Amino acid sequence: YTWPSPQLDALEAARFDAHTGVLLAGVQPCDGFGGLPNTGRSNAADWVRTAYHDMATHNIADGTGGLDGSIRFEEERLRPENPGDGFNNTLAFLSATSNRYISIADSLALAAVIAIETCGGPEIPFRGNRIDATSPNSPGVPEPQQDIDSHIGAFARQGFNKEEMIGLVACGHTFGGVEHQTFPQIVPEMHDPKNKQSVQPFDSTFVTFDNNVATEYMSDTTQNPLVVALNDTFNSDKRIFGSDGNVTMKSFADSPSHFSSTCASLIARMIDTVPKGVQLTDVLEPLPIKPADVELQYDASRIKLSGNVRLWNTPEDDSRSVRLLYTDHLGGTGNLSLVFTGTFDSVGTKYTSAWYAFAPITQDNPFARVDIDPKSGIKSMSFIVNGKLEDQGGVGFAVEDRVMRSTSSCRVGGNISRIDVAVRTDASPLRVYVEELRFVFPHAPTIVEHDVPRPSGSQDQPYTIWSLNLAVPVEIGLMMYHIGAEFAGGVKYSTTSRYSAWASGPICADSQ
Ligand code: HEM
Repeated sequence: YTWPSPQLDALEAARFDAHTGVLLAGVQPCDGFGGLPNTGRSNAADWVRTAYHDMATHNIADGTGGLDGSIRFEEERLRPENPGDGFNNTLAFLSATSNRYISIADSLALAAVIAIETCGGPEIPFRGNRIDATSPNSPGVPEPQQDIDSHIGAFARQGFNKEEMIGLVACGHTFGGVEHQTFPQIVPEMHDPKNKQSVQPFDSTFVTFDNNVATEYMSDTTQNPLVVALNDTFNSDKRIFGSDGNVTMKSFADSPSHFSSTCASLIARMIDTVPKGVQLTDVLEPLPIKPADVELQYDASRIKLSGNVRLWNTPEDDSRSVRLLYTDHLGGTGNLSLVFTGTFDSVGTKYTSAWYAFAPITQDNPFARVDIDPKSGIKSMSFIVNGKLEDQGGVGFAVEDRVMRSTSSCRVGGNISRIDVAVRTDASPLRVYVEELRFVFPHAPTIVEHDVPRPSGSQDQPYTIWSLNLAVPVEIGLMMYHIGAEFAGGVKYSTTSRYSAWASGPICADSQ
């Protein structure tokens, strides 16, 4: 795809620049769980299980249910088929990952992908644009005490045949285990200070993706509580794994790479099982050269540009030169040398990317911004890496400078904030508005628009300031917003940058 595309840019970043979000930190290390050591639990296992339970309501016949974040509704989450607190734990991460471009359902799919990829598993194709359900789905998650026919039936309803059922269960049950508190009938209390929540793991490497779930099962050394439970009623893995005469499990035990590639495609199908009518994006591929965090701010009659660029799958190299070239509205150009800021690993540690900032942070330039003359503005960027022009095949990287936040925005007094928007005078928008983000856990944020009144008076400057006073909710103390504008022909634009206004703190210099 061509940059900028706000939703794809955000999904691509969440997936390939996972170091910028909360998901990667949640599975580093892979036995991480709420910052507490020795629980026996892991976020990675919770996320993979939550993704399956959310998807497992799917009905292939009528297209209802699927991976749509419906597990966030208490009515669904508290059903007997969804026991345990792992879903709540997962939702805390999802709500911190979701934004106006990324649904809770996309965050859940991504959480499973990042957990598996970071903890030893294969690369999983990831698509975006899942839509969050607005109400709970019908029940349909399999439970361990059910018989094999009902499991085969449940997976068939979800769109998976018997072999695929065996595969999906084995791929999931390479992580985590069964917890005493949730299933006291299956797992006793262990009184083990290294396993405080008494979790009996499915295999000996329960925070790592590997085929031990199969090798230990085939060699009869398994401690999988759903295979060796004293009460055979609960041995669902035993019935499932054996349901084709162990053919599938043997193939997994014989070949780690077969297990890994089978899981990559089954997990991809699992997370792509969505309600009818949802149109997923193509599989996201990393952009080779990607601008990030690009932001324009209007500051005392100047435009300040900041941002970064990522060179995908590129190691650190002190001798590399990266330059930014930009064009303005009057046919002029500018260019500057970018500053190396670091490398980050992605997709486990399969890829490394090198990052460069548009401007160095110095005492004189603490926010690392580059000055742009408002008369000529900025239209498009390209990059020159070791002399080679990178401009998306000639189209460049377009920059929108018609509407931006002005740094004169400030708190007027009390909880009233003044939001100043700099609008390029010749752009003549039909409407300018503040897009207030409202967060209600555990849902994705919603947007409430507040029109910014058109200023009266002379408009002879390249930019005109439009202002709106808004009440910041005192209970939260903070309002987050984007700025939107509508132009002729129904064209809409929103800043990808998200801003904050506070209900307390310093107030506007001119209202003191
Ligand atoms: C017939 C199908 C299945 C049954 C009956 C089943 C049953 C169970 C049970 C009883 C637990 C223990 C939960 C707890 O103690 O909190 C569990 C955990 C888990 N399941 Fe399944 N499961 C099934 C399929 C799957 C599938 C298809 C996946 C994913 C692809 C999956 C992923 C997990 C994971 C990762 C855990 C560990 C959770 C943790 O340790 O926090 N399960 N499963």
